[in-house]
Amino acid sequence: SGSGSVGESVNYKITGIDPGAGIMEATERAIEDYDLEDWELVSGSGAAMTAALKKAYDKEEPIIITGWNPHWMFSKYDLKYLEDPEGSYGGEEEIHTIGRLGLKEDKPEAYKVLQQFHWKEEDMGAVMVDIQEGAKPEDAAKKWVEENQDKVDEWTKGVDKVDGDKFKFIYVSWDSEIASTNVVKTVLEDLGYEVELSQVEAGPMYTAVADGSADALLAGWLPVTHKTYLEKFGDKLDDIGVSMEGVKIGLAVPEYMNIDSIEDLKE
Ligand SMILES: C[SH](C)CC(=O)O
Repeated sequence: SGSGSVGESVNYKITGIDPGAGIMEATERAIEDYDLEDWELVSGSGAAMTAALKKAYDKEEPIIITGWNPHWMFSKYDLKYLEDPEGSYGGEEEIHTIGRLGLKEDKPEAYKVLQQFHWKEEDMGAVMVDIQEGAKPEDAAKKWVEENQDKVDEWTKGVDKVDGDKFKFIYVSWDSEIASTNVVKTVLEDLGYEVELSQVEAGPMYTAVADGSADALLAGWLPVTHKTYLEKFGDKLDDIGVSMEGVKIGLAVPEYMNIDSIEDLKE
């Protein structure tokens, strides 16, 4: 590694998120695929990663993060994905809604909402930005639902109200899933459900839907990001449908860094 290399500038560290996240497995794969033997992937959390990003960005210091869209950081900071010629991060991903077996029979109204739940990056982005600017997740969700009743009506078309039936979502504190889970919670509450949110790590999230202790998760990043979880639990899960297309994961850096590809980390 040459003097003043990008590796030296970041102490050969990639700043990641929670260890169970699929993007972390993909980054370990990238470290292998690109022979980044000196490099270390630092795990933490989504919040810790964005705090480290702000600290570096405000001082125009180098930083390499595990990034994904939709995420508010791409509108707050001038970031770019590093090209991934080896395809360690896969290509275009979709976010799937995944329910426990039996959910369709037990809670048909909620199930139909989950089947019809579908929105775009800019919809989720609006909620994420409000939260990032200080709104409580449930308040940002309520505001979005009020301002987008036409979209919500698509999700609840043909769905009867219920009277206090319980529903349990389980999720990981990824900014994208904090947004989606609070929005659909609001919609189910407006239909009469009593909705509980349980925040856990990625492994326990899939385990809970597979063992039936949670009703659904809205965080199924596929086909690559959560491939391992679907291989492990697939036959115990009901893939209810896709809530968003055109999402992606990868390594991201501030525009002010003059590298363009993961291959440039080798220098
Ligand atoms: C929302 S993050 C890309 C999901 C993950 O990496 O498992």
